[in-house]
Amino acid sequence: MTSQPVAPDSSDRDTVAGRSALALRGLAKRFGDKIAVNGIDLDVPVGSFYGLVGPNGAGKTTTLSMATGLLRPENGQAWVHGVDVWQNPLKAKKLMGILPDGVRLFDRLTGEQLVTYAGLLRGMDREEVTSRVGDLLRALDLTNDAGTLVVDYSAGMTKKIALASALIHAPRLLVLDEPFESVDPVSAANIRDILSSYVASGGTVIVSSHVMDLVQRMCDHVAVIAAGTVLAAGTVDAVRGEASLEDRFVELVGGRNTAEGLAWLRTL
Ligand SMILES: Nc1ncnc2c1ncn2[C@@H]1O[C@H](COP(=O)(O)OP(=O)(O)OP(=O)(O)O)[C@@H](O)[C@H]1O
Repeated sequence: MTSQPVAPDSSDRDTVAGRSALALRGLAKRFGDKIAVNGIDLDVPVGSFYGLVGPNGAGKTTTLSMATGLLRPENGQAWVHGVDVWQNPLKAKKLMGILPDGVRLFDRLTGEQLVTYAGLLRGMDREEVTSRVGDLLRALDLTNDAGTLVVDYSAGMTKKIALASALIHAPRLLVLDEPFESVDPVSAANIRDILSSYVASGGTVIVSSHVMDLVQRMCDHVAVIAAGTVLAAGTVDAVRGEASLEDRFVELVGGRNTAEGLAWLRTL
């Protein structure tokens, strides 16, 4: 590991971590010789719509997995609303709804059964679960497919049913890894509306995405991650300055390649 994460002192924990929906300090992870996440600090304010952007392999999924209790960090700490995710996982997980990347669902259940199961697992009573499942399936345009096995869902439908499962217990923090991937434009607009009103009513959303335009329009905060470190973080306006978020991203991350080496690909 090239940099040692700084352990947060108690005053930090009591102030920043307590005020943030998600606070990360010195989060780090290696896979063999590969440093995937290299000591990340991040503060996601309560009530923010926070975008996490970065090139392929930047460490976004690894960071979010460690932040949400899915992957044990090698170093560092994560707090959700002041609750230490790794010291107090049950309490922290109650506060979160998670849409992991490449999620493995119980896909031999129907969509309706899957979301119902998610609610019951969260300890909700069946009547409330049933009513919320109906609302969620309607909002995500899945009512007609409620009785279809999830294994027979398209990629976009699978994404939406996983999102419904993450929302059923009305978490305070939603962590969504690539929520719009494979989702059609109408469903994406519906999801954006759901997320925006969730944020307007006090919830916090963190989304990772490769679509800069979407992040610029939808999010109020953004962090740019590359090679396992945070290159810039803050309000979208502060990070992008006068430029578009996409231009700023390319400027920060670099790495634009010309197609000069691909002369053989030219057909004219
Ligand atoms: N289970 C694993 N075993 C080995 N290496 C891994 C593992 N998971 C991630 N990595 C490596 O860690 C680095 C960060 O991966 P990660 O999936 O976090 O990136 P990402 O920013 O989410 O990428 P993308 O935008 O392509 O989804 C990559 O170099 C990846 O190859």
